[in-house]
Amino acid sequence: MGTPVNIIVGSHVWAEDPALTWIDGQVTKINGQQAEVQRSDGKKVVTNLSKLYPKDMEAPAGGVDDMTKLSYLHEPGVLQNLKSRYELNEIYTYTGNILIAINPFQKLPHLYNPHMMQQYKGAPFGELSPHVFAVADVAYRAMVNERKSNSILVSGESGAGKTETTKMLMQYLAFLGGRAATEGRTVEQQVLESNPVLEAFGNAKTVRNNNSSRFGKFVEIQFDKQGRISGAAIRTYLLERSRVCQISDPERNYHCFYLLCAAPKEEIDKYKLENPKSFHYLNQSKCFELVGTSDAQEYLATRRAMDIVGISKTEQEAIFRVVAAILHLGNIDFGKGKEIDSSVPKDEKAKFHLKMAAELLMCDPVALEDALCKRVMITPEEVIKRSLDPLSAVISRDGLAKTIYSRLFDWLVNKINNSIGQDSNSNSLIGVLDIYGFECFKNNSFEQFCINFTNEKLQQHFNQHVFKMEQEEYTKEAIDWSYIEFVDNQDVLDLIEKKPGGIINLLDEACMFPKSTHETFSNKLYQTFKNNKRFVKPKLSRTDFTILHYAGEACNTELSFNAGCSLSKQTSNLMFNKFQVQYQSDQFLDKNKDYVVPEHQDLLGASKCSFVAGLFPPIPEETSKSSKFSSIGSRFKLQLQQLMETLNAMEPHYIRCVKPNNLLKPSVFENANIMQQLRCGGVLEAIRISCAGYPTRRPFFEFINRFGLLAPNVLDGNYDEKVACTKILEKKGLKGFQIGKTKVFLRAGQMAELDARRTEVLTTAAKTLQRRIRTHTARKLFMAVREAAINVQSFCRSRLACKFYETVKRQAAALKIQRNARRHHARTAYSTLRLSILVIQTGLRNMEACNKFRFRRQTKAATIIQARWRCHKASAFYRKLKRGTLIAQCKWRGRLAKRELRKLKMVSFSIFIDIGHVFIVIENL
Ligand SMILES: Nc1ncnc2c1ncn2[C@@H]1O[C@H](COP(=O)(O)OP(=O)(O)OP(=O)(O)O)[C@@H](O)[C@H]1O
Repeated sequence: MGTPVNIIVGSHVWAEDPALTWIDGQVTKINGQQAEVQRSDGKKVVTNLSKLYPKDMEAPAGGVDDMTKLSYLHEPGVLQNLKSRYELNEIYTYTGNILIAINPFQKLPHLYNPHMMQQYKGAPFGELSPHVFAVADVAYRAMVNERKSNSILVSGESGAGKTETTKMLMQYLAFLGGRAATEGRTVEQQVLESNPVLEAFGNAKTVRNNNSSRFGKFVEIQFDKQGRISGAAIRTYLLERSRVCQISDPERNYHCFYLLCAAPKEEIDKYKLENPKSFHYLNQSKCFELVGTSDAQEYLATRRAMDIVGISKTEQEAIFRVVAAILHLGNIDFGKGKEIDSSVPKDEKAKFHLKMAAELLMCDPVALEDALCKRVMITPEEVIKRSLDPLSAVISRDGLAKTIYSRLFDWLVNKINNSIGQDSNSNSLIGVLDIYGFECFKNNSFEQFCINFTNEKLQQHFNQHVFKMEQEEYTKEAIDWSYIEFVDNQDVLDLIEKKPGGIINLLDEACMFPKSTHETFSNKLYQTFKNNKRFVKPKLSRTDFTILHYAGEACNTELSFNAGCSLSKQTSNLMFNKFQVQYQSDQFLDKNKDYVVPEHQDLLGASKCSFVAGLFPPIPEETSKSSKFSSIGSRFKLQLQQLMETLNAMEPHYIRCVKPNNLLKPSVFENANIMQQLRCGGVLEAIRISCAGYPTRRPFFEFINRFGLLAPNVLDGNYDEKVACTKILEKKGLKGFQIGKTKVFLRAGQMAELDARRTEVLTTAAKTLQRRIRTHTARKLFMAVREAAINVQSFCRSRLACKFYETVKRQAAALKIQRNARRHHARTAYSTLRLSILVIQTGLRNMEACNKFRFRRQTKAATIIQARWRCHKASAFYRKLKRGTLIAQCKWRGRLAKRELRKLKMVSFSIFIDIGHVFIVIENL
């Protein structure tokens, strides 16, 4: 938290660098107050210790989403954090309740799709990544829950992304508070579609932004009791009138001129238009087209948006007719007339454009020429017509063009407001302010003066909210708190707007004096403010003046807070750089005069076109007669006062848009440029205050109402509210809070902690309730279902029993039938079988008997045969035996004989053997 830290040899530090603003390095040597630092780019530098800042080596690589979480809260830490996040396309970062939005200069559709909107809807602030939707959601919830109007103030320099951010805010609010479409278009649709219409007529390409809003805008969205959008009002501030007639290269005039020149052919023919290059109001710059945008398509889109916001076709036709007339008006050149110091349209071309302008404005061309080239002077004696020289005629022509355009723009705003409609019953509003940031160019005129005045006002509002209100509140509540010194810009505001004696007042006085010139006005300023610390007369100029705007002086006091946070003098010094703007006063008087030349008023008031005549309504008698001088400056001052009153009655939320580079390119992070924007936007100071103070406070009653449920027993006793609050906080173990006279003051994060616990208790209670109710309902349902089930079951069972009985009865009957049938069948079969068996038996027995009979006969025959055979065999055997015996006897006798014979030689023996053989053969036979 920016506490003075001992830097020793080896410490990692941030050192100043002219190009990079800050560069990291390591201390290598310390000699008294001088430290030698080895920078990360390889260079070695010697610097004063007081110019070094400690580097948090443990900081997350991707940065932290809330700067108040940084361990070391100082410029380089903040810058590094933003840079690390930007490199990861994390363009949003919180600093307490303030949202810093760095322009990505590239489309990041994933950040804004409907899914994202759904995620942020109702999500507690800080739970999700920082986002513009989160801020809108907080504002919306606060409005719905507390019935208090809220405002979202979007600021930043030109091109920082204010308008885009505002559009996202409006889209998200339309998402939250949208209603079903009736009659074709809804209020939120009309609110959203008012943007392209206003952008076409109020935006232009400048060197700093291709789509720069040249007016301030405060959109007040009204909600009904249900939180639905019920109406809206758009207030615009200070349209840059001079752009209509004067542009510098490479800027463009208002988009609508180029859109009309790219319209379909029939319209171009109708309005006798040509290429933008042929119109004086457009060709002062060589830039006619916007890269990546088609004017023809934009023209059609604008016409569509006009339809949606409720501008009729006839009105649209009249609007573009007037735009075309302005272009023709710009081409009327003047030459010298016949009389001295008189002027006439220079040539045929000029006459053609004069005729066209008159035709389109539906007025008399001669009257138009007169209104441009002559002035009527009313003297007590007579009415004199004075001619204007060519130069004055050109000024008159440009004056007319500017007046017509600014009236047209005011008409559009009014029309949109009327068409969207106002909800007079609505007490809940969300205001979104998109207004130009501080401007400082090479040449700064009345417009820059007014713009910077607005920013001073807004800065004061911011200061009041963040600083003054803190202190006042702490004092009022007798909180133990040391005073913070902060840069109050009341002195700059006094210099500009104080009455009498402020610059605006002196300018009005100068405008009222016919003989005043910018020199006399400047001299008056020098005299009046010679001792003013905020006013400087530049040495080399006799008419310029310089104002030291907010952040022009450093806060030189040691700042310390009892809440445990202290800032060193060096830190606070660094927070405020000089922001001085040198103004050229030469056109201040002309630009401040809020008056329409009567000739112009009469001419266009008498137009045959009701639309044009409506832009120039007759001036009420009293006003024209009254000598009360009206100036742009005072009117703007009044408008700002009203805006501040509105804002003061609302709960503010801040979005600081930052432009990362002047090249309008993605991924380029210019350190010095960004640091300057953070300083001027008071972001660093707000971080300091937010961390040090008590960002959350609640009246006792409200606190008890909200958190009483965290300690219900505390409320049972007879404590007064203050004691009850203390007891609740002590019971929850919170430290560092303070109890004021009527309010509880909580440190950053404590409210979230209490809310988390409250949510816990409520969730538990809700769960118990839900459980009980669910049990009761479920039981009731169960009983009913059970009874019904029993009834159904008994019915079913009786039906089943009946059916079963029926079946059983049928089965029994079937069985009986089957039995009888089977018996019958069996009986019949048995009888048949028995009969058959008897037959078969009889047959068989018969057969057997027959067989037996036959067998006996066969046996007898066989016996006879056998007997005969055996007789035969025995007789054969007997015969054989008898013969064998005879043979054996013969053989024996032969052998004997043989032996006898052998002795008688061999012949008789062989005869004997042969005889034996013959016997054997015979025997075998
Ligand atoms: N969130 C974003 N996402 C993508 N592009 C963006 C975003 N914000 C801004 N831009 C780009 O930056 C350009 C300038 O933004 P924008 O017109 O909102 O700036 P501004 O602060 O309103 O400027 P001025 O004060 O001049 O009107 C836009 O045209 C768009 O291209």
